[in-house]
Amino acid sequence: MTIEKKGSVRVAILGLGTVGGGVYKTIQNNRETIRKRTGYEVEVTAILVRDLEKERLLDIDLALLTQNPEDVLNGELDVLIEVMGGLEPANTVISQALRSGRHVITANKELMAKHGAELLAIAEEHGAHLLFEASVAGGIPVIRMLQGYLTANRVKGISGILNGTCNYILTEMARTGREYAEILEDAKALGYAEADPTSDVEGYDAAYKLAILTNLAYDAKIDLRQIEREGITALQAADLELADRHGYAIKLIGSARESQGGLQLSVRPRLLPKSHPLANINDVFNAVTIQADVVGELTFSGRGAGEFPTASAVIEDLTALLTGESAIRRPVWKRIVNEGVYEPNTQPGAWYVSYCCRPEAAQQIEVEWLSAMLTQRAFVASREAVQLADGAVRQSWLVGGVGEQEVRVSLQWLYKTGAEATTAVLLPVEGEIEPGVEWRQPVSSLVEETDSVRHVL
Ligand SMILES: NC(=O)C1=CN([C@@H]2O[C@H](COP(=O)(O)OP(=O)(O)OC[C@H]3O[C@@H](n4cnc5c(N)ncnc54)[C@H](OP(=O)(O)O)[C@@H]3O)[C@@H](O)[C@H]2O)C=CC1
Ligand SMILES: N[C@@H](CC=O)C(=O)O
Repeated sequence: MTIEKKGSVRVAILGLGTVGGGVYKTIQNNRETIRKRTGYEVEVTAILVRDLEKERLLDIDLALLTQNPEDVLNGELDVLIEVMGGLEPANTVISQALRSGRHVITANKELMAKHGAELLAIAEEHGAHLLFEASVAGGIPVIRMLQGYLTANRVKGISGILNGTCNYILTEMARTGREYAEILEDAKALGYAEADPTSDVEGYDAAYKLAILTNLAYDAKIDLRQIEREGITALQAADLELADRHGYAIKLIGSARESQGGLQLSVRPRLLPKSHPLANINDVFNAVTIQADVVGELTFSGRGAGEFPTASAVIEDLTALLTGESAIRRPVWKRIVNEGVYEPNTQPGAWYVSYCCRPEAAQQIEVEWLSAMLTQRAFVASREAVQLADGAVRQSWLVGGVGEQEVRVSLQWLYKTGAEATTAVLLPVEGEIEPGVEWRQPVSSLVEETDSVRHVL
């Protein structure tokens, strides 16, 4: 369906929170620019909210607000903007709007990752468009790039920092030494985190975004269970400091790599050499690198969360509909690329391992654990340790030459020796590492003091 009345587009918004507020304000503030560039006056006809009594910190005609989705669907409507989140009622209302031929714009990554294939099929069947630029990487136009530009290229891989909340938290942990739970409160106040921030810090949000990018790039229908997923909650500020001393930054990386006829999909914290382009993407910024067969490597970066970066993506979807509806390629999400679920990687690689123990046990545990690793052909590239404010020692190693499974087995052994099992961390390290530490050398008792953290080794 095309927009009915030339020169005016009637828009309803589901949700008036961080993103909805940004969308409403942008429509008001940039009304003239949008009109000049598209030829359309944008008219907001209804806004769905959960709580009519809530104080709204924006200048708005309260008569537009409703709690009833039927008021929205049965009212004057050309384009529905869904920025309320969650699976229901979003899924039902969007399906109904598409079935009535209305175009829909959504920022809802969970919905797109779980039901995007069905919703896109409904849109196609009813001649409507479903656009979702804001669902991945906030203001970065990466969906447009995959959907509208890279049509002749074959994508070989995608990797990136896809969650603004986690990147903000990791950046602040490294910068200030504060722990993640405290910084998460700041991320919530800044409007970066999801309504349930577990989705951010446990890596679900990044996994939804990775699934959306992968589906677009490969015309695929990824089962979210195929994505190996690990969040940032096991990391301590000491890990960020230790990684820095090894010469690395820790980033939550979403990655889709072609492997053995399928795709290796993962979201997990990784150590990136400081020279790596993604190692220097900080704060709420996201970055996405796409490897394609003709163009090579493309990297995009920008603010990945927050009111206006996300509103920008939503409004750019709206203006795309107003200026070039017929030029928008309809994505097909059908191809099954992997059978079964993720298989753990057994290839030799490079790993960061850290755990906490009491200082008196540190040396013995290190020698015994390294002996166990070395019987499995591992080598040690570097080791660092810090003493924490409570007196415990966090020891860390970069080891190579073994697969992840072997390191995990050695960690099981380690737990039995008295290290605090809940504090062990095992992360992949990007790039090549080489033996650099003579493991038989005893742990030095040298202690450097800096502020509340004392450095051992
Ligand atoms: N925040 C960000 O930086 C980004 C968010 N997104 C996505 O955008 C969407 C919205 O996020 P955000 O703005 O942060 O969320 P908020 O929690 O700030 O806002 C949600 C809004 O939706 C309304 N709402 C929620 N559930 C219902 C319901 N069942 N019925 C009616 N109204 C409802 C709420 O109403 P009320 O005000 O009455 O409570 C509120 O206005 C989510 O899908 C999120 O994943 C995408 C990219 C970035
Ligand atoms: N909670 C998300 C918001 C944007 O998608 C994030 O932090 O990236």
